[in-house]
Parts: sequence; structure tokens; C-alpha cells
Amino acid sequence: DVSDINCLRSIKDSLDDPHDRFKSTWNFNNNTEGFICLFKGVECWHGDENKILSINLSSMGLRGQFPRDINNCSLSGLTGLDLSNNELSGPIPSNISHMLPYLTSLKLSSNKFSAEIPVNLANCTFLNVLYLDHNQLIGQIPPELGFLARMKIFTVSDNLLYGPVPYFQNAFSSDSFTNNPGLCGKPLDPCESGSKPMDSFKNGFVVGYVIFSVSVITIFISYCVPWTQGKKKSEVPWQIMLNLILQGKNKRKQSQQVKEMPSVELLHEESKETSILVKLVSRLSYTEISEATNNFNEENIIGIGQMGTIYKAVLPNGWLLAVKRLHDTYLFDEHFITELKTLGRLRHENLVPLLGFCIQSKERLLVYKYMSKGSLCDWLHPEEGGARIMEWPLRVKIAIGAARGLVWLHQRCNFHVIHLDISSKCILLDENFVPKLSNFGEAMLLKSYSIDSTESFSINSEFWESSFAKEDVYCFGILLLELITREDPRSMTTYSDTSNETLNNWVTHLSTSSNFYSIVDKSLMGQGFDQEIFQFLKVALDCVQPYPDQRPTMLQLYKKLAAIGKRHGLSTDSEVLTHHGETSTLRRDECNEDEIIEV
Ligand SMILES: Nc1ncnc2c1ncn2[C@@H]1O[C@H](COP(=O)(O)OP(=O)(O)OP(=O)(O)O)[C@@H](O)[C@H]1O
Repeated sequence: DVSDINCLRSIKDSLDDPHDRFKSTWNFNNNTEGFICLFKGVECWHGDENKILSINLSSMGLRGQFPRDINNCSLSGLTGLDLSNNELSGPIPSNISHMLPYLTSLKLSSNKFSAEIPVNLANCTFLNVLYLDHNQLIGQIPPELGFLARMKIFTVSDNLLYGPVPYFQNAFSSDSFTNNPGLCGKPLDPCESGSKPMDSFKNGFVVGYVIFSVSVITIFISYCVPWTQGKKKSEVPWQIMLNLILQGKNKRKQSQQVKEMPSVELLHEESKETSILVKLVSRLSYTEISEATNNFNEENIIGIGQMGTIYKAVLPNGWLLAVKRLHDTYLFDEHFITELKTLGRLRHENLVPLLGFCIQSKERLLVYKYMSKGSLCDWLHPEEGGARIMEWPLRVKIAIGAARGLVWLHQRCNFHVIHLDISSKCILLDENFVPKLSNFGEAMLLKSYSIDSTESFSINSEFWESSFAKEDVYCFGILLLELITREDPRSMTTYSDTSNETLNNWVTHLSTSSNFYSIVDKSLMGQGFDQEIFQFLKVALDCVQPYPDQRPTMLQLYKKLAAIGKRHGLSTDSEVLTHHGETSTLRRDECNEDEIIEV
């Protein structure tokens, strides 16, 4: 049958067979009936007829994606396909039932298949055996698979699945579902009330949010990964998944990584140091990023910072990203690495998610989630002619959220992060105006505990407390003043060589100003918030005290702001307040392995 021969041709073309385990036996220079039945892994209905019954290409070290043109095989009724124990990646085709309608056995175990299990599999109504275990499949098991009445063997263990196990007519043992981050329900532990997506709106929202976050990443992977080289191709999904989903389950030895960090001089495309960065953040394809930004088209520029130009990137499916393209490789390599080694491994609701990076010859790219409302600076100081209303409650929300992010950075277990560049420019706002700290290019990463005082990163916590962290507190104070006065502290430093002095003069002027009303943003006055604004001002002035030990810690500051913000329905953060206590550092045994890590 010609179609079966073409089917095999397309499979041969689409799979990468680096060890030549099957391709050399698939010789098409033969026209005798039944010649394909002698191909390795091919079984025919009858040995003298070119009609394929099943294909078994397991354990051959094959690479590539699920063979897309396999649908030619459907005419004769291919019933078995075994691609298990290879290195295949990418999604399982969403139209698999059209490709292989007569499948009775599908074995895809131990590969790197990602994305969701296609619902369409439920239309392969003859399926008896379905092995999808040991892959990187995400999302829920489509409940429709439960309708496959003939299914005798089914396993999805060791994937990234979550949500309820569907009801199957043939009950499968728990082994079929183990080692997934969030599967529940028979035969596993019962789902907590709410883990079924439809139980309530709230829970539906939570599941939806997870799906949304994972989908963004997955889609990004599926568009960007196929163009990356060699082994990297298969590593990317794991990096992202580990960062975003399994953080608690699969924590890295962060303190060790502090020591392993690459130095600037050694950073180039294929260096070992670059591969260390790959352990932290996904390495992405230059071609894909370039395409998503319309070849770094001027029209895609959304901002120009000191370190680089920010482009809006649109993936083919419409998802939005922000790409920072560094201006000068040599000057900014250090910032580049610092951003990756700090922000790259942190996930928190008040930090902008850094999704990936790219190093290609002189290009250095950082890829972030797109924050649709831009930076706080853009809102407080719009371009000439633009007027942006910022009500007081919104400013309170932003201040508290940003403080929350900073407390989290200062109080982390394992290592602390000091931002050292806090300003309204580094606070990005998502579509709900949730503030997200960005620009970690100058951040400092410090080990929380000096287990071994000879280690270069060990540092006396008292010294750390009084100098570095209080630097962030000072900058946060300036930020609060900016929120209250709507004056741009940068404008005070731009034209002056003695910038700090000018800034200090401004602060002194504000703190000594006898007339509170003269310094507050006029648009805020008389709205019923005057007393609150005054309380904020007092907190801000505490932060900008000349001596670091006179300033509050970030935690104390956060608590004060949160107490003021209560009136606006902004709940205090129990994780930060009760779990981390009053002190600036925690004893190691107080460290909770599951620190707040939010997508
Ligand atoms: N993830 C993002 N999503 C949406 N817009 C962003 C994002 N990151 C940056 N921007 C926009 O690009 C602008 C420039 O950002 P960028 O971080 O490069 O410069 P900056 O804040 O001026 O800092 P610096 O000068 O220190 O590099 C921001 O003000 C913001 O409007």
C-alpha cells in the first residue's frame, strides 16, 4: 500500500536517529510486495503485503517530535505504536485520533513529551493500552479518557499532572498515577475540598490561574524550544517547570550555587559558566525572540533603560513578553549575570518573573513576563501632556506590595537578596496594578548563615543588617516620598554632579518642612486620606534617616505600612509577619523549605 510506504518515509524523515538504530534498515529502493515488513520495528498484517499493523521504535535513542505525518498510516489501520524510551519531546498531537484512529496500543513512556494530554485521545476508541508515564506532561488528565471502555492498561505516573483522577470504568492502581505534583482522588488521596475545578468559583479560579501560568510557559516553550540546540532542547521544559511548579518538591542547593556562580570574564555562548546559568533559567532561542519582537523593531520598543532596551514580544499565539536587549555586552555582562542568578531563581507575587535568557555572540537578552501597566515611574511622572490619575488607595497598595517583596528578599532562608537599586523605575505593575520588583542587575546575594566562615559569601549578619539592607530601606523611603509628593527624585540628581547631596537636600527640605500641605501631591489632598498620608510621610522620613541603624528594618517598615493599609482592605501577610518573626534573620531550623514562591 503506497500510503503505508509514505507513512514510513515520513517517520524516517521526521525522527533523528543518532545511533542509526533503524534508519539504515529502512531502505525504500525496493518495490516487492511486503518489503517494508522487513524494516526494523515494522510489523505487517501479512508478511507479503505492505500493510502495517504496528510500529515499535522503542529504546533507540531517537530525538525529535512526535512524527506529524504519521496520518498516512491510518488508511491501513495501524493499531500499535511504541515510541517509548527515547528522547522525543514536544506535545502529543492534538489531532491524534485523526492520525491514528485504529490504535489499540500507544506507548510513549520515558520520553520528554510536554504540554497537556490531548482530549482528542479520547476519540481513539479502540485503545486498550496507553502508556504516557515518565514524561513532562502537564495539566489535568482529560476526564473524557474515562469513557475509553476498552482501556485495560493506563499509566501517567511521573509527569507534571495535577487535578482529579478521572473516573475509569476499569479501576487502575495508584501506581498508574504516582509522582505527579497534584493528582488526587481515587486511587490516590482524596482531593481536598476545592481541588476539583468546578467546586467553587474560587477554586476554579486557582486551578485556572495555575493552568494559565503553566500554559503561558508551555506555549512559550513549544514555540521557542524547537530552535534551540542539542541537549538544551530537552532541558528547557524541566528548568521552567521546576522553577514554576515544583519549587517546593525539588529545591536546588542554593547555597552551593552561590559558590558556583560564573564570573564575568568567562561568560560566552558555549562556556561552562553559561551552562551554569542554564541550570537557573531557561536558555531561549535568539531566532524566536527576534521573530517575536519583529526583528527588534523600533515599534516594539516599550522602554529604554540604562542597561538595555525593552521590547514587547508577541508570541504567535498572542502571549506577551518583555525582552530586555542589553546595550553593551562588555559593560553589562556583570549586571546580566547578577539579574539571572538572583531574579532568575526567585518566584514571588511581588517580583517580576524572569522567564529566560539568551546569549548569542554579542547579544544578551533577558525575557520577562509582560507587565501591562508599565512602571510606577511611568504612572507618577507621565510624559508631558499625559495625566495619570493615581488615587491614594492605589499608591498604598503599591507601596505595601513592593515592601512585601523586599521583606521576602531580605528575610529569605538559605540566602538573602539585597536589591540596592530600588526606585519607582524598578517597580512594574501588572494588569491589576500588583507591584513587581524588577532590575536586579545590582543586587547582592548573601548567604544567610555562615556555616563555614571561610566562605567568601559568608557575612556577619549584624553587619549585613546595618549596612546593605538599610540601603534598600533608604531607597524605599525615597520611593514613599515620591508616592506622597509625586516629585521625581531623579530630576534632582540629573543636572548635578553632587547628586547625593542634592537628593539629601531634598529629603532634608521635606523632613523639616513645617507645612505638610506644601509638599504633598495636591491631587491627594482633601480626599479623606490626609491623616493617613501624614502617617506615611512619617514612616518615609524614618527610612531616610542619615544613619542606617536609625532606620527601621524592611519588616518593621512593612508592618507599619500594612497596619495603615488595613483600612483599604489590604490584608496583612501572615507568612511574612508570623512565620518570619521580628528578627532580620532566622535560625536555620526556623527556615521553612516552602517559602512563598508564587507565579
Ligand atoms: N516586564 C516588563 N513589562 C512591561 N514593561 C516593561 C517591563 N520591563 C520594563 N518595562 C518598561 O520598560 C521601561 C524601561 O525598563 P528598564 O528596566 O530597562 O529601565 P529602567 O527601569 O529605566 O532601569 P535602568 O535604567 O536601571 O536599566 C520601564 O520603565 C517599563 O516602562
